[in-house]
Formats: sequence, C-alpha cells, structure tokens
Amino acid sequence: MSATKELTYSDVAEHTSKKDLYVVIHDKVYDTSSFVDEHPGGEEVMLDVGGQDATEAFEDVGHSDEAREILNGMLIGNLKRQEGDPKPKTSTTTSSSSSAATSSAGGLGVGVYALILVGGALAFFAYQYLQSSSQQKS
Ligand code: HEM
Repeated sequence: MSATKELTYSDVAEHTSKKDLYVVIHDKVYDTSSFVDEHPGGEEVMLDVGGQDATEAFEDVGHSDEAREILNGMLIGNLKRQEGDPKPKTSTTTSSSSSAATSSAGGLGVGVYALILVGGALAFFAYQYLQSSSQQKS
C-alpha cells in the first residue's frame, strides 16, 4: 500500500485499458481506473493518455485544484526514469515545451549557421587582407 512504489515507463505502459489505466503526471504514477467514467472531460481523453505521460494534456486543460486533489487520491507511486525514456514533461505551458522541442530539433541547424557565419567572416577578412597587401605593393 505504499505510495512510494517505483514504476518504470514500461511498467506504466502495461496499464492502458479502461479498467486498468495508469498515467504519469509530473513524474508521479496514478491509477485512474476508478475515475475514467467520472471524468468531466470524458473517458476518451483519458484513454488517449493511458499508459503514458499525461502531464502536458493534464496541464493544458488548466485543471482545477479539485482535479488535482482527485489526482492525489489516485497516486500509486513515483516514476523511475531509465535511459532512453521520453524526456520529462514538466512544463506547465505549451509554449515552453514546444520551444524546447524546436531548439533541440534545430540543434544541427544552429551549428550549420554558425559554420557559415564563421566561414563567411574568414573569407571576408582574407579578401580585405589580400586587397590591402596588393595595394601596398603598387
Ligand atoms: C488523469 C487525471 C485527470 C483528472 C483527475 C481529471 C479531472 C478533471 C476534473 C475534476 C475536471 C472538471 C473541471 C476541473 O475541476 O478542472 C476535468 C475536466 C476536464 N478534463 Fe480532466 N482530468 C484528468 C485528465 C485529463 C486529461 C489527460 C485530459 C486530456 C485532454 C483532460 C481533459 C479535460 C477536459 C477537456 C476537461 C473540461 C471538461 C468540460 O469542462 O467540459 N483531463 N478533469
């Protein structure tokens, strides 16, 4: 009956049916089976995130404190992260999480831009240097 049970993502992913539905919110694991039918937002959205990290879905709706209390009552343990697991979804807003996604996806792009900039600057200065040294000669 301990609430400090450690579950991995693969443990959680085994509970995706309506009668056995786990979700992860803010790195905590909840057994929402008893609540699916009563969810004011409908069972469909709950089933959609069953066995997964529902932090973003849950926070995007802006659930009330009451919703958070209900959630607390369904706590069964903590998520134990393992290598290769999806990144923690701890952001409370979509904008910050989407900007994080863009910056990680754009990692290579930034490097390529930096290379072009540095290469361009080098070429520019080399050109100036050649120009000035050829002017001195004449
Ligand atoms: C997993 C635990 C969840 C709990 C305990 C929960 C609880 C609640 C509660 C109590 C409400 C009533 C309004 C409020 O008090 O904020 C609500 C509304 C709502 N929930 Fe959830 N919810 C959960 C997950 C989700 C997820 C994953 C979604 C995905 C989108 C979602 C979508 C909604 C929507 C759209 C409403 C508004 C329904 C309406 O006002 O017509 N909920 N939820």
